[in-house]
Amino acid sequence: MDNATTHDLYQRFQRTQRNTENVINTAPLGICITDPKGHFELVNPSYCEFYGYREEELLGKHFTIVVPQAYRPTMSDLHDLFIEGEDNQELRQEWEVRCKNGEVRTIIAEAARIEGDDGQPRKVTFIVDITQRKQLEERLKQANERLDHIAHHDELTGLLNRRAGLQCLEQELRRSSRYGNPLSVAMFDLDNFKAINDTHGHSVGDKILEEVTATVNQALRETDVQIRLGGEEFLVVMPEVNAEHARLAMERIRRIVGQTTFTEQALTVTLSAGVASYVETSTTRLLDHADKAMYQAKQSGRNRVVVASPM
Ligand SMILES: Nc1nc2c(ncn2[C@@H]2O[C@H](COP(=O)(O)OP(=O)(O)OP(=O)(O)O)[C@@H](O)[C@H]2O)c(=O)[nH]1
Repeated sequence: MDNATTHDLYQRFQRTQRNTENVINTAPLGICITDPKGHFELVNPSYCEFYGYREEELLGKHFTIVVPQAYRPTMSDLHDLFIEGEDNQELRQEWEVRCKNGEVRTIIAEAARIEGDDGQPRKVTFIVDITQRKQLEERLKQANERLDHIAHHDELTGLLNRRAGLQCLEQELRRSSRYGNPLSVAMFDLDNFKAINDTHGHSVGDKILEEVTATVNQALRETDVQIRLGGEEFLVVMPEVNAEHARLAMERIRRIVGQTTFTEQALTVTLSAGVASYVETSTTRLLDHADKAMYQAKQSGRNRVVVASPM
């Protein structure tokens, strides 16, 4: 090879090397190369900027400097496995990382194994910051959960609303019918509630509804579900409970509510309830029976529990 050709080749090699360096230095994604032991051999400006370190603060350091403490042993093991493994590509994955200022951010990382000029493997990792996207996703998830909650719950009492409550009852009915288990419902309504509103105002009425339902919830079993059917009318679904036990439960609740004082004015309130137990898989019929029994409770003087006659 004459001198001119060698010079030409050398220039071409230098140009290629400059191009490669330029690409790495201007890449909008973070790039790092780690040696077989996990020490940084190269970090590009995007990588340094993202983590808030200067290049010289990273070179030679173990890569776990940017990994939250809790994940360091795992990440270190994964690095070793990749270096020693067969696969040349590491799957794209999401990770939490730690910047110099302690901020934890989320990245997507993808890696490849390359051979260094000493013949030893190296890991080259490409990272993209997805912190903002993650935060947006989290906010969207929370907003959806809030919307979902609003759609299924009554705002004042926090109980299941009519639609969600009846869906729940239907499910429980199907379960009872499949396994042949008993199921009871109790419909209850506060007595002379209009008078409370008229005397003390609607907002005191609201407060009573809130406090009464909280009292009822406390007195119920964990498996029972209290539903606001509308206004001052409520339903309690009692899975696996027969009519007699439902009556006893409702009697207990009626007594507790009657003996409790509500709001700052220490007001008292009573309730009338109708209990019905499941015989066939029709929510409408079950509710109809509970409603009739509740009406009887009102008719026979209020502040009492009436069990519907068997369907
Ligand atoms: N404060 C308040 N009042 C409500 C709410 N929903 C319904 N009400 C009131 O509850 C009262 C129900 O009145 P009525 O249906 O006449 O029944 P009642 O006065 O409780 O009489 P009985 O049920 O026959 O014992 C009405 O005054 C409604 O305005 C609510 O969300 N907040």
